[in-house]
Amino acid sequence: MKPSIVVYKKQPADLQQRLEQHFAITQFDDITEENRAQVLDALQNAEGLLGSGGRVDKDLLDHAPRLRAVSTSSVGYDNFDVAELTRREIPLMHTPTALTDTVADTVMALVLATARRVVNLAERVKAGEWTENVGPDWFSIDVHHKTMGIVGMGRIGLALAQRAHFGFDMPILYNARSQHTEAEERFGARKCELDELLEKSDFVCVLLPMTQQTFHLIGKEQLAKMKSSAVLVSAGRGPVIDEPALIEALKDGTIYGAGMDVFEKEPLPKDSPLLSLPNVVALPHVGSATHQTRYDMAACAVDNLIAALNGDVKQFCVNPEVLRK
Ligand SMILES: NC(=O)C1=CN([C@@H]2O[C@H](COP(=O)(O)OP(=O)(O)OC[C@H]3O[C@@H](n4cnc5c(N)ncnc54)[C@H](OP(=O)(O)O)[C@@H]3O)[C@@H](O)[C@H]2O)C=CC1
Ligand SMILES: O=CC(=O)O
Repeated sequence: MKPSIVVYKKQPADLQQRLEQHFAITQFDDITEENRAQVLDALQNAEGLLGSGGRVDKDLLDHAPRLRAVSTSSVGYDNFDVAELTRREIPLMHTPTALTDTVADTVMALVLATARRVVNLAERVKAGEWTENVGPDWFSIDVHHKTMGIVGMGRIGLALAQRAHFGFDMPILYNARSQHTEAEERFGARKCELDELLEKSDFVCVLLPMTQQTFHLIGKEQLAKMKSSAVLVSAGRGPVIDEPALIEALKDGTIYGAGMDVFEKEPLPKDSPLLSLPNVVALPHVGSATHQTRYDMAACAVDNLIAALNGDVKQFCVNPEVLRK
């Protein structure tokens, strides 16, 4: 008999077929408050769980006594209770390499769009405001040769450093827990304390995972250290930035602007003050959302689940200590 799995994300047709060759599938589009009872019911029998986005907590795991592997179609895993999975000796698999370049492209797009006011100016053109040669009211700030500050020099940080160095000839400062020699040797990046990075960077790109240590790492005090001409780009996880503090900093000119792909609450509420600020470019958490990359992530997640349920994990395990037991 094929092992039973619960899938809570719609799969491309060929990947769905691949899953069906290996498993008996109970399919959901997501895990929501509305369907949680049905998901919990399906989990009673499930040996595998595949999806992304929904919260996988202790209560959910308590309803999955036969679960042997979990696979997420994302690199971030802050919505999973990793400690609880590890205690139960369940490997959690993720998709770290498939999306790196696409997310770095998105971050660079936010840098350019915010600095050069691409969205704001395009909206003014569409509104019929371009009636004569433009003056300073339409001007923006340069990106090339300015200092790029990267908070979180992981896979995406490194890919951003590559773009900033070769594409825009930018000096690069970075902050991370460890030293990243590849970024230093290939892209001339220099490691520094967060305060120095905030004070000296023209663009502060925050690419951190959401953890207890990173929650609200960038708040009022940190924003006050930034140049008034600087741009903050947030593309790691929303709660890393204290959003009310950022809104104040954007309103009172503490910083020039913000490019954001992630928010404290997603989807961003319609009444968020961020939506009415002309110096904000807001994207709907689409860092990795190209057709190709989302397919590659889904394929990686399917491969990961098959490998994990076959006891054949070679890479991409968040809690590899469970494999050694
Ligand atoms: N907007 C989007 O659509 C997407 C967002 N993401 C988010 O981006 C995050 C980063 O992805 P990725 O680059 O692949 O991850 P990595 O794990 O490769 O990089 C994370 C980086 O964060 C650093 N870091 C972690 N905690 C701290 C801390 N307390 N202080 C300073 N630095 C810290 C790490 O430092 P060190 O190297 O020293 O360990 C590392 O450099 C993901 O966790 C996810 O949340 C990812 C994909 C898409
Ligand atoms: O936010 C997206 C991810 O893959 O993590």
